[in-house]
Amino acid sequence: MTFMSSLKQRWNQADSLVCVGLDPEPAKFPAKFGGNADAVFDFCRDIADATAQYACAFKPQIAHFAALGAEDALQRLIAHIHARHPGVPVILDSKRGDIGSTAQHYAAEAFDRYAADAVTANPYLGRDSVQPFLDRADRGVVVLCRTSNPGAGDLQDLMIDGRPLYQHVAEKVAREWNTHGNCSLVVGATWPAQLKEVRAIVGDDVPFLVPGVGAQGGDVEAVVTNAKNAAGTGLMVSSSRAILYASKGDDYAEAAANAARELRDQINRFR
Ligand SMILES: O=c1ccn([C@@H]2O[C@H](COP(=O)(O)O)[C@@H](O)[C@H]2O)c(=O)[nH]1
Repeated sequence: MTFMSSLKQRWNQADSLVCVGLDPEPAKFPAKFGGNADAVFDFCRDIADATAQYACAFKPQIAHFAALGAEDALQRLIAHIHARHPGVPVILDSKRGDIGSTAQHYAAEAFDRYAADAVTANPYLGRDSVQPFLDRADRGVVVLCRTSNPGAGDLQDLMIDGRPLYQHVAEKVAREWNTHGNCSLVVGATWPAQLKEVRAIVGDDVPFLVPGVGAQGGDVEAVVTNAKNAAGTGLMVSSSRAILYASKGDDYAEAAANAARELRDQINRFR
């Protein structure tokens, strides 16, 4: 099954637009993980198992693993999700982009080494830098468009031919790069007006990965009303810290499940 068909099936079967972010930070883990050499894997596995029923996707962020030398834990975590929660796609958030010959290795890293269903990609180097990802028609390519961070507008809002750069990215991805129908866009929850503009540009068939609710303070109602498609789907609303670290006690997994369920229900009120 392709990334897009898994995602659509998951939106409907789980009735959820929640993407659970997996960003391990051992200093925030519950005390019971102290002294556990495999804490990164064990913690993320527990969170994935507790939240899977409320998730349309999982999104591990690669730097959180690589900085700890825990690439092996990331590989095993994705394998665990595929085995225990088949049908829930995994988006590797690595924001890759480089000259084509190197980008091929980034595509192999995401799709062959880690077996991710989709990857985030940086469009700054142009189409040839993203082509090795686009060519994997069964996998998703989630292109940065209007990111959630405070400095997003420094470059993404620069006006070119009368329109901000992020609108050119949206247009190019939807009209030119999406030949296999495997493209999505990152548009931050912290920018509701831009979410609406980008949806108007790309239409209903390009899903958005929307980070920025929870710890970054994005407004769920504004996200959903501005960015949903005609079917009331089209979104992967991503939350990491607010789910992962909902409790530092022994009830961490239950608290994460409650946070994911509450986010799902909040989103569904506005669909
Ligand atoms: O524009 C972007 C693109 C990616 N991210 C990533 O999403 C999560 C957000 O974590 P929270 O704890 O829910 O704030 C994190 O992995 C970022 O690297 C983003 O925030 N904004």
